[in-house]
Amino acid sequence: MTPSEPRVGKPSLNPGRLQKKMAAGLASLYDPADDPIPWDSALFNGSEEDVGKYEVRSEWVGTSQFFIESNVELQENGSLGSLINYHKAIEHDLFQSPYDPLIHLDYAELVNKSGFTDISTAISHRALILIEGFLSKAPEFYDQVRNALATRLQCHSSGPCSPYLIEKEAQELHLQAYRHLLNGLLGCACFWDGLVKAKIALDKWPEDPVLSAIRKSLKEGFEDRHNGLKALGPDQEDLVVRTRTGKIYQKAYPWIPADLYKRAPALVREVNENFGAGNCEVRPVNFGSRSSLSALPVSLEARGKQDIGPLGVFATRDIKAGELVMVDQSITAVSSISPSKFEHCDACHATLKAPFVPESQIIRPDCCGAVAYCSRACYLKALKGNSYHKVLCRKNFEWLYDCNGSGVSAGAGHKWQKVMFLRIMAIIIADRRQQILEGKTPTHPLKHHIVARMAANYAPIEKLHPNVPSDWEYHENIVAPTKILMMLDVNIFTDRDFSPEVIQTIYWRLENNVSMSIVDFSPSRQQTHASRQISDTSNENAVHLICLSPQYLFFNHSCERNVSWHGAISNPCVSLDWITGYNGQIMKVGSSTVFCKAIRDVKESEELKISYVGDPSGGGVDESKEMAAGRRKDMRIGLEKWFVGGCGCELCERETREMSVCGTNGGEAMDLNLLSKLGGQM
Ligand SMILES: C[S@@+](CC[C@H](N)C(=O)[O-])C[C@H]1O[C@@H](n2cnc3c(N)ncnc32)[C@H](O)[C@@H]1O
Repeated sequence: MTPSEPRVGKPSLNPGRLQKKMAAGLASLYDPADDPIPWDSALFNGSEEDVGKYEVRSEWVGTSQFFIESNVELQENGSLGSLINYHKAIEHDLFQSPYDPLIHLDYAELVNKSGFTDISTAISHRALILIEGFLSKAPEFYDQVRNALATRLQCHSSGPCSPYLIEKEAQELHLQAYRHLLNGLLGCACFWDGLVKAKIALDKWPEDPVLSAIRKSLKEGFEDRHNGLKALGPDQEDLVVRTRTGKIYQKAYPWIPADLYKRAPALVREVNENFGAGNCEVRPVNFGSRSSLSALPVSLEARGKQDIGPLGVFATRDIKAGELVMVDQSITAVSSISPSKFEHCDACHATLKAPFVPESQIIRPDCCGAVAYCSRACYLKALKGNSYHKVLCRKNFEWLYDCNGSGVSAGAGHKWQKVMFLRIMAIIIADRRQQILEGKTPTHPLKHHIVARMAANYAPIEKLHPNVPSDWEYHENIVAPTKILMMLDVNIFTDRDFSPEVIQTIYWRLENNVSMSIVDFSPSRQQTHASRQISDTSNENAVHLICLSPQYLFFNHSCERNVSWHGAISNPCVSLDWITGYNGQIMKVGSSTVFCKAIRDVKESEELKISYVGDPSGGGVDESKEMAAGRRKDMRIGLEKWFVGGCGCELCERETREMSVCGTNGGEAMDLNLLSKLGGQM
């Protein structure tokens, strides 16, 4: 914890209002019978009276690392029931009056108090959009916000005093919104972004003591982290990035219907239709020690409509070494290069440079001519019927590429998320529009087949402090997706299908499932080995692709992998067998297709596993033992992003045993929790 913890854990911006409402009991405000929002979360599947029967409801302790203890205390004091009730009441109020910024701010305050500071920041951001829209007389918000405020203040717009009263209320809410926003950023350990926003707020309200107090905490948090990271000695670029990045825990939001988080057997059956090269399929998996790494002896049917749990890929027959296991064309691939540069196909990301694609094959859509496709198949993927290009057409998203690709050493860093989010949203919105045209109910974004198949990397529910907090930034996680949705004509204030909780859940799923590839067409490129490409991120001609591949995403990791893979067709020097599909068709150079092959004989029912980190031994050609050991250590640290304590392979288990022996001897143990330290404590 940082020294600022107590101030972060117990901030109360307007304690009077919140506490009075909670103390008053909400039954008077809220009648569940006319609740338009179903409250059937299986995470909260009891009645309010059930609260308190459990020692700690860990799903309710929040996503912020700073609120856990105070929320445990709150539960021990028996306040969780009224907090949950109040949550329901505000959701109801938001449904009734979506343009009243006060209700958004009440909601932000409540979720902040519950420790879900990522969501409270997002709600405050939305409140700011409404308030600043009203104050600047933006046509899309002015009337809506004025009417909402006039109704609540019971002063009718025709009355003589009303414009003054309404303006005054908006001014007051403006200050409150900034306080909530800063408090949220503080809870997300997003000190840099918080300080930037604090400066803007203090320029407007220089005398405000609450803003000054929060800024002080932000500054202390920032300095603590900076000094702590500096002492660990990362390089300068990493230091800047890591100092600026916020950290929160990935958690399911307990007020979201549990069904939206479930992957049911029916989904697995759908995924398995035409899966891979016909020699493998997706099945439930049991993670654990080496001996227990096998498919669960549970049929899909036996699981009924329950969540199927973690999945993996299994051989459906004996597979020979060298046999193709999968050629997976991505749903979408994004890079730091805007498609408007016409360097790559906007659908598959294949290079459009000569001589790889003849000029005559390149298609630009008539509607805007703003992007290009490498083939008719890709063109149809984007434009056929109501497909996604129509949602994006003539909208300028160049701002997404500003400062893209800068970041940590893992290639494109995490700046890809907003670009990927844009494409995924365009696909979902296009499908929803089509469903509406056909008179159907539009599918919830979390149930859309692209998003529903992915699982986020949530820690077990009973774990109050998950091992590794995740990167989180105000611009990436809040500002950009909000702006994207608004530009795609989603009404984020009335459409709860696009709530901040839904957006963040999609971000977590993407983060856990995308793969990274590097494409480099510079003439000097002679490498042909996949693991070398992964590790070589230094070439400035290299393009870092982030791909979402619908089948490949089900592979689990093992340092004793039996399948090798390579991502995009990485450079012009690869041999033909790298780019040949199932029926002998040749994939386009630079396209985001992922190829997987067995690297040894595999028995029927054995799990097929890949390496997430290149050559898992850490060794490379011409590398000394020390260098290899160093690289192996980095890999174990890198793997902590997905799981902690090793993958279950013999090598990981041996290292873990040696580590505990070294630890007790006082020798130099491999510090496998380094990543948690970098993220969690700083
Ligand atoms: C790309 S997904 C793989 C598919 C995933 N298991 C699923 O159910 O959809 C990556 C996630 O799988 C899990 N995973 C992969 N390999 C693992 C291993 N060896 N041990 C434990 N968890 C693993 C981690 O939760 C990781 O975040």
